Amino acid sequence: MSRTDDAGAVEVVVQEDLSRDKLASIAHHKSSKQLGDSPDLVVQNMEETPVELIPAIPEQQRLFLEYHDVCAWVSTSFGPPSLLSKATGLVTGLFQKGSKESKPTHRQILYNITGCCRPGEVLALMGPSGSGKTTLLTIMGARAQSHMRKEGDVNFNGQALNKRLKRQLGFVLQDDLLYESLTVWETLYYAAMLRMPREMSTAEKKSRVETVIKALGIESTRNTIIGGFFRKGISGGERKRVSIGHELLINPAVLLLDEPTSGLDSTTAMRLLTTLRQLAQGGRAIIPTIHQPSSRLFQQLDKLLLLSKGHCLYYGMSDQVDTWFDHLGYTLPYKINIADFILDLASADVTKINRDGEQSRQFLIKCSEAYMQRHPTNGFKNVDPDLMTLKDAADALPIKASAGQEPVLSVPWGKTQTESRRALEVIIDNTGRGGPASSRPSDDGGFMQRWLPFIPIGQPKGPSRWGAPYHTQLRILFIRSVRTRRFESLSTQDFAQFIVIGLLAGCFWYQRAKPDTLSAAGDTLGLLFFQLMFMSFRTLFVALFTFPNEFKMLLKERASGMYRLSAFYFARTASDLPMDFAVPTVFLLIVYWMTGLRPTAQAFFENYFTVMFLSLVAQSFGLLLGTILMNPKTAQTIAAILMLAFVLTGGYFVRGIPVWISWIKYLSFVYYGYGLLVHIEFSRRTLYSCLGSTGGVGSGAGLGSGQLSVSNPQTDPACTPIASLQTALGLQQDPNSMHYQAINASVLVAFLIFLRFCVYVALRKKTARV
Ligand SMILES: Nc1ncnc2c1ncn2[C@@H]1O[C@H](COP(=O)(O)OP(=O)(O)OP(=O)(O)O)[C@@H](O)[C@H]1O
Repeated sequence: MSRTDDAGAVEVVVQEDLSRDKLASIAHHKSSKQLGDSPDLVVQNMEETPVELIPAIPEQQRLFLEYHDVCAWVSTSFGPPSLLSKATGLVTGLFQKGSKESKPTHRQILYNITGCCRPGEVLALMGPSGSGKTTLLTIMGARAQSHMRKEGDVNFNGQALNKRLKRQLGFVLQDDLLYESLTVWETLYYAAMLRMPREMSTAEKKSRVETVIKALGIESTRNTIIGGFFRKGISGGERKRVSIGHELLINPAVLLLDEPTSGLDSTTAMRLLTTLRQLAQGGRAIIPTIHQPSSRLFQQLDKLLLLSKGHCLYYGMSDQVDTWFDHLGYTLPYKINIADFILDLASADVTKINRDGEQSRQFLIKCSEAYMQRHPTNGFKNVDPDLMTLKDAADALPIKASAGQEPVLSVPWGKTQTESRRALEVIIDNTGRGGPASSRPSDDGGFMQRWLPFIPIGQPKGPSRWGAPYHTQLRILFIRSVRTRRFESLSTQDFAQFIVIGLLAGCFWYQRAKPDTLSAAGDTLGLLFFQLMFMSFRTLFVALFTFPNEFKMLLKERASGMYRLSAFYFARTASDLPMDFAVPTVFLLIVYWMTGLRPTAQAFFENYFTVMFLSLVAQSFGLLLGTILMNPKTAQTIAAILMLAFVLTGGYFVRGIPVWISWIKYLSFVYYGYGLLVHIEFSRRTLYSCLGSTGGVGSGAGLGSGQLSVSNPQTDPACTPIASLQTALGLQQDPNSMHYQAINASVLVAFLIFLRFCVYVALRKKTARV
């Protein structure tokens, strides 16, 4: 009898009454394993996950993934290539000019990797750290870094990956990129609404979400937030499952997963891989990279591609890998896990009498690459005469001395296709077999012949490239964006910060803006400038982080064709509005009424909307800097310099700026904003200069220094009305001039539109490789 407990833990079940035959059939099932020599013990690895709830891929939509001669190079210099290094690279090819010994500018990290994955198969990419698994996977999924040099073909049913095919491809990244503040259900629901075909109703999409949640066994966490470093949420294994679920929503025909089992305990990893196995049985091609599988996990794989420093060390059926190495003279030692052994081989840690570890590795690479010339699609299935002949041929070739050497067959960038082949053909020729790949009969089991008629090549009309229509994308992204910030913007700290600063300002300027005296007006100018500065600075510096924080997510989602960039952009920036207006409103209300600014509804609303509008302009500056630099630290430094320049030229601190530099003020939104606020507060208002006040023409800071208590300056004989407000207050613009105000308002609107447009263009450029 077999059982699994509620938590789904592994349970060893004693099968007392079962015959050996029955046990053999249980053990045959890939999700169970007989324990050692005892026929009575069977580890029931998995509770049956109801993956079959997810519809199988219809035969016409299954995808056969092939990759041929995939090579990749990375720059040996730090970071992506500069324009200069690109230009130099063009001129000199691979080598820099000038140095005595030419220095390679690129390092090859993948060498002519060839193979395929059929629907229904699990092809694992294995290899030691740095062997090129992730690179190969990202090339298969068209997600490789843009500055990486690549060669070779990756085909899906014979077609290169296009945007439509991309929608049938699921890609699970190594670090699960999910919104930390969303719950599991929200995460999957928004993804479903954006990714699933528009022809499906919302109810159907919700039902798919439920199915995926059930299939992946994460029902108990459906209302738990994903969580992150600061806020605990679901566990690592559950996160991984949510990431896979995110991709399963679209029921992909090909699922690529980067290290899906890393960081998981062996039971959870096993359970996950069993789920993948079951998914493969539904007609999907599944390609995970796996670091260090346990022997049980290894048994779940159909095919294996073993990489060693970018070379193929083995490609073929996973259960034949020990046979392969055995025939090449590297027999699996007794009681050693096969996965550990082959990783040791790939890491050049296995020595033989006549070869050290590195020589062994090179020998095995030669054999594998020679064999692959003959069997590029299937790789190794079972022992054939070729293998022994190739082995003898490879044995006869000279092998470079020991460890630390450049890998054998390392061919500089641009020469692989010819020279690497030539090196291999030496072996092929020696065996008297082989020939160009194209002239060889296909060994894909006739798959292509069978399925090619169904492949939708050149079909005039198909489903839309985007799952959801534009307005739905906008709506869902808007709601999601608001939800993802629910812990940030409406947090108690934010409210507290605005309330405390508002109260402080209210106390400092308490009813100071009320009197119509010159000295009070001086203080009021300071208050208006403070109001403007506080709001603008805050929004600008917060905005620096907006796109850099979400950039990885944006790249990931755009790569899977979830939505249009413009939909994301509009929704994301619009979602800031309610948040950015709600909290500061409290601040403005407190400050306005405590300080005694002009007590009319019109003045209040004008002041309110001007400050808010200025915040939006400042925010646009922040968004632009953040998007262009994508590095909040650098952006902060530049923003501080810019803001300082804008503030100093804004018209409050420095009045007599030298002409040669005074043009900066025309770039400063602070200058126009300050002009508007002063107009709102002082236009058509008579101010009085009262005896005893030291206020007068001069700096804004000095205006309020001489305080004279005057109850009513209009009737007080010590007070005389001011003829020119502009002169008396030392303003750069006449607050009574409607002409200036029209210019201020128009320039600010133009600033906003222009900056927002620039942000969009910058964002598009940054995500252009998607
Ligand atoms: N952008 C890059 N710049 C420089 N080197 C790179 C870059 N990307 C990959 N590499 C190098 O390419 C090699 C293969 O990297 P890759 O990430 O594919 O290995 P991996 O097998 O997935 O390793 P791991 O299992 O540790 O994730 C490594 O030596 C790595 O340092």
